Amino acid sequence: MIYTVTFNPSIDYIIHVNDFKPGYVNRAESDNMYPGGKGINVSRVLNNLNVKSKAMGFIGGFTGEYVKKYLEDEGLETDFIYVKGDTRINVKLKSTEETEINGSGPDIEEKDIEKLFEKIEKLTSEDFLVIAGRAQKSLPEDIYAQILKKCSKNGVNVIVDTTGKTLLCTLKYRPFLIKPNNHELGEIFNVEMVSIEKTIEYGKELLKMGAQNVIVSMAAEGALLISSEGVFHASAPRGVVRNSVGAGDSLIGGFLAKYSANFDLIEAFKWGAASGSATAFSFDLCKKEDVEALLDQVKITKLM
Ligand SMILES: Nc1ncnc2c1ncn2[C@@H]1O[C@H](COP(=O)(O)OP(=O)(O)O)[C@@H](O)[C@H]1O
Ligand SMILES: O=P(O)(O)OC[C@H]1O[C@](O)(COP(=O)(O)O)[C@@H](O)[C@@H]1O
Repeated sequence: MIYTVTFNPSIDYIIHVNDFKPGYVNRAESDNMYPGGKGINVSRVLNNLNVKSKAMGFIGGFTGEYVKKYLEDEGLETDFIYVKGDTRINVKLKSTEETEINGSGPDIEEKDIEKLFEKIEKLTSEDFLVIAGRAQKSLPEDIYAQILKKCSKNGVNVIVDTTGKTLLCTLKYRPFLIKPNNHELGEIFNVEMVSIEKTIEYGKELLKMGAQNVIVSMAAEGALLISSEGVFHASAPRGVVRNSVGAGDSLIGGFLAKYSANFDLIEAFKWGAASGSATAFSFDLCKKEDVEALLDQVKITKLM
């Protein structure tokens, strides 16, 4: 079974404004609300690809109820822990540029963390666990590492998608997959990812530090898979970008949908890349037919 954990879910409020002017009253051309948060997006993409998962994490208030109901109406299984305070609203402003303002989200108390740990301790080596997104500021930096430590005892395959020290702390527990984007990779090592060569060099560092597989996503430049099987590039199809929020989560969802079925790393990578692009070209997250339509346009090249 695949489980996703989102510490800080959201309602993603996506507003399209023609020619946005800061400091003025602007009128939206259109606006939409979707449940958000990285683990939740992974679960929604898996569901769109007809793969079951259970969405876990912390929700609160009327916004939390909205998220839960939306997911359940789509047919997803959820197992959230209720916390005090309201689930955050993240604003995604689409104009000539894409601007995002993500809320801070409710605090998580020690007793709530314990509830999550109890659930995670039941997982086994047959399970995949995706921990994705930024945990609330009040939580310790090693919060994901604490989960990885528990999972490593039971051989759970863990996918971590977060940034900075929170990510680095997990590496010694050998996560199955991590997926920084190229900017996040640069921030980790305090360097600019100016070329594919540099990206590979630093991606390989993360492998040395313990990750079993590293995917570095690079938006319209596609993605790199760095693993013990070699280094591979997935090209990105060209298309009209409608909303790239969740493209990275879709890459993970598409990857896991395939990998959990046949354990073929390269085919999974191809599905992941196609899913990322399919989401970038959609208003909401990708649907199965969108992904299938792009698959032939994703070329996988072995670089090393
Ligand atoms: N503009 C785009 N054109 C084509 N494919 C894209 C585009 N943006 C994202 N993708 C696809 O989605 C994947 C993840 O996107 P990316 O923006 O790198 O992730 P994140 O959302 O984590 O920053 C990319 O590796 C690529 O395959
Ligand atoms: O947990 P964070 O880092 O604040 O990010 C949350 C946001 O990331 C998203 O999951 C999108 O992530 P990506 O665009 O990186 O795939 C949104 O749905 C959500 O608003």
